[in-house]
Amino acid sequence: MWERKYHLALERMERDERDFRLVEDALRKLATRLATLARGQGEDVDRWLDRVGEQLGGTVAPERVDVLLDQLSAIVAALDTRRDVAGDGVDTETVAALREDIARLQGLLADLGAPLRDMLRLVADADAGSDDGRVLDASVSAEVRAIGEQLAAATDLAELRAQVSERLTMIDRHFGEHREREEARMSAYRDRARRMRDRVEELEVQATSLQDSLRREHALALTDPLTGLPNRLAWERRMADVEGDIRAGGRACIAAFDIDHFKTINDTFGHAAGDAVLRIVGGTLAREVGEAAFVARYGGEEFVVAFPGLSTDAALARAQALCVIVEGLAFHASGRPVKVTMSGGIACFGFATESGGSVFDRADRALYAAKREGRNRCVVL
Ligand SMILES: Nc1nc2c(ncn2[C@@H]2O[C@H](COP(=O)(O)OP(=O)(O)OP(=O)(O)O)[C@@H](O)[C@H]2O)c(=O)[nH]1
Repeated sequence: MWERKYHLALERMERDERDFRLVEDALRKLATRLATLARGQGEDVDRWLDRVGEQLGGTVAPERVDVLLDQLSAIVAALDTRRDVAGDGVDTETVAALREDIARLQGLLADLGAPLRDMLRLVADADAGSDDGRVLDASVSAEVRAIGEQLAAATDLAELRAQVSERLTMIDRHFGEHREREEARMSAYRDRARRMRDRVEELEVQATSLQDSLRREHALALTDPLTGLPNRLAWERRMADVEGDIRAGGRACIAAFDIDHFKTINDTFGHAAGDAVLRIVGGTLAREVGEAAFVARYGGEEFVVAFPGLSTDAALARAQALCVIVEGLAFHASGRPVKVTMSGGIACFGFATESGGSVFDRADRALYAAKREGRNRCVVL
């Protein structure tokens, strides 16, 4: 919308410039003055005056203004000659004054040309979208109008030239001020863009740190703080994956381990010693099964291991080996050796749609069977 509006203003100003109606008026005044003085000074002069008169009778095309001024100069030159020959022509002073007026008018045309062109270029470059553009438009239009009025009313070309030059200086100042305001506006825009960019960067940093802390929170929510092993929630999530593998035709077994007589350890050596036992047993299980299986602290002194891809026999063998390793760990508390063993219950997925919970229940029952059977052993169900 602004562009269209500015385009219209530009077209209007171009029309103003092209018309040169005001220059045309000055030209007419000069021609009338010349006709008054020169008519009757010879047929050729009268013919030229008629021709100039005809051209000035209607609207004068801008490109004709120079030609007309040349014609007027030619008439003046002819009058001068006539005076020399006949001695009764127009007097020397009048001819000189006419010559001077023509020269001034030509000078005025030249003066007007360059600033008006510059003005139009600046108008085209000015920001059509701003209110400031509208203010500039109004100021320049007012100055151009004032030039017109002064040209129309002028009788003395020297004074007219001074006034036009003053107006052009005003127009130049309007553009200068407009340019300064535009620069200030652009600098304000740049500042704002920079502030926004800084803010976006700040938000990105905040978002990243928020993501990091969420990731940390998430990891914490799935980790047992005492042993650093995955907790029961993590186990249940892993079970969902294992169930998927089973439905896809895979196989897997679960082993549930429970430290034997753990209450006695706590009661005899203290809770801190019990914690140390939990940490060491948990770490040992994780290290021994490595990447091939998944270990979690299910709760209390109970650990669970998922053995993906193992047959029941292989899982039982792995579970028994783990019990032997734990039994072999050398624990000491208050300078005394502490015997630590664990029992295991093993159960394997029996069919494709069996749930992890159901297999875990069987493993748990097998664990209690192992406890009942004397502990420090593994039972399969
Ligand atoms: N130190 C410590 N003790 C815990 C923790 N969680 C549970 N316990 C203790 O573990 C003990 C478990 O005792 P019980 O369930 O009676 O089992 P147990 O003594 O291991 O006997 P069996 O399982 O039958 O061999 C309880 O005394 C709990 O207080 C823990 O995080 N740290």
